[in-house]
Amino acid sequence: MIRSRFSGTDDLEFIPSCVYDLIFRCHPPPSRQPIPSNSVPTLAATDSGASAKVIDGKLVSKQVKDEVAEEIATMKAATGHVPGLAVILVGSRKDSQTYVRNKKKACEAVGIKSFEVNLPEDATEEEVIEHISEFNNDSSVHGILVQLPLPRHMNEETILGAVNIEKDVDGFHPLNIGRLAMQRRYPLFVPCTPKGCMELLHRYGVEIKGKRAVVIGRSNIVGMPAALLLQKANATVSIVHSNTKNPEEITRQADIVISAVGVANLVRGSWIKPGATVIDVGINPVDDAESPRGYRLVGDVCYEEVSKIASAITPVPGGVGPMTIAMLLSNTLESAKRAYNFK
Ligand SMILES: Nc1nc(=O)c2c([nH]1)NC[C@@H]1CN(c3ccc(C(=O)N[C@@H](CCC(=O)O)C(=O)O)cc3)C=[N+]21
Repeated sequence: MIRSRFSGTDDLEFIPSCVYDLIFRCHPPPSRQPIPSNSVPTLAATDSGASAKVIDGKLVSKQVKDEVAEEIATMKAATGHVPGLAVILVGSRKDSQTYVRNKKKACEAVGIKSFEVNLPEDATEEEVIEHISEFNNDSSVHGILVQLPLPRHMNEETILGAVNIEKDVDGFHPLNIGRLAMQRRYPLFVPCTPKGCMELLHRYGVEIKGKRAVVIGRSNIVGMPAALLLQKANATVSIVHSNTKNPEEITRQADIVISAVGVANLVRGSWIKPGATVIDVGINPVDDAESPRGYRLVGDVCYEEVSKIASAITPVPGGVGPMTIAMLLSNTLESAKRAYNFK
């Protein structure tokens, strides 16, 4: 049933995605099939007394990647084309290089052709935009990703705004972000990390409609779009940020918490309502002499405490991180499907 456009509610679930596509040329809402229960591992109580179910991003990302690979094979057989993703990296940050390498590997694994441009730290904005324009005009490229953060001397908005919105698989173009914020509209692409969070909630059958959600952090790439997506899915959403007076008290009211601030162990057990679902986007390196890299990654959430109180929680690593890459592949496939009019 299609709701009246004047009903005042914005319930994407009531509008079939194909109808949305027709009316708004938009990306369909994330798939909603729950994970078959036999493939969702439940965490047995451990010595530490943990009781929350682990939301396994690695497992779900593998499922998404398998689905993407299968669709790409079908598309290739039918059209002779495969999706292409171009990544532009400026500078030589170690973490950025690792992310870009991982994206390339993930592309290869599912059958996406990858293109890569590496520019020196002192490259100019014009040079970056020149490469973007080339990819904008290249019909074998369906997605363009400019790795963030950019060097300080560059204007992020100018550069992200140069990407053709039809190839904006990161969902960072101001027009895509604007559409995300509008009632009864949907962007061409939803940013990968918040989309990955929603996909985890959907596939684990976490009810969102009518629930209270708190997003910790208000960045353009995670916090803000995550809050908009939760609101679109009919949650009542609060955003907690660095100027919030009583973050703990507000967060404790939430049925769903998404934390994306980049502060290790910020969210303590006392912040969480018993039974809440907790999605931890933080990826914070902490020194660890015993780890081969000299550091290990921890989230924003104090896992040891919160896993005793929440009903479900994402681990770090192995939670949202792998989902970000899976959603990038999925967005790139969607873009190629649109380009070749392949349903
Ligand atoms: N234009 C742009 N788009 C992005 O999507 C983008 C970006 N810039 N800049 C940096 C952030 C960060 N990001 C991650 C992707 C995967 C993992 C990931 O797979 N993490 C693994 C761990 C990886 C490890 O062990 O080092 C995990 O959490 O299990 C993490 C972080 C994408 N980002």
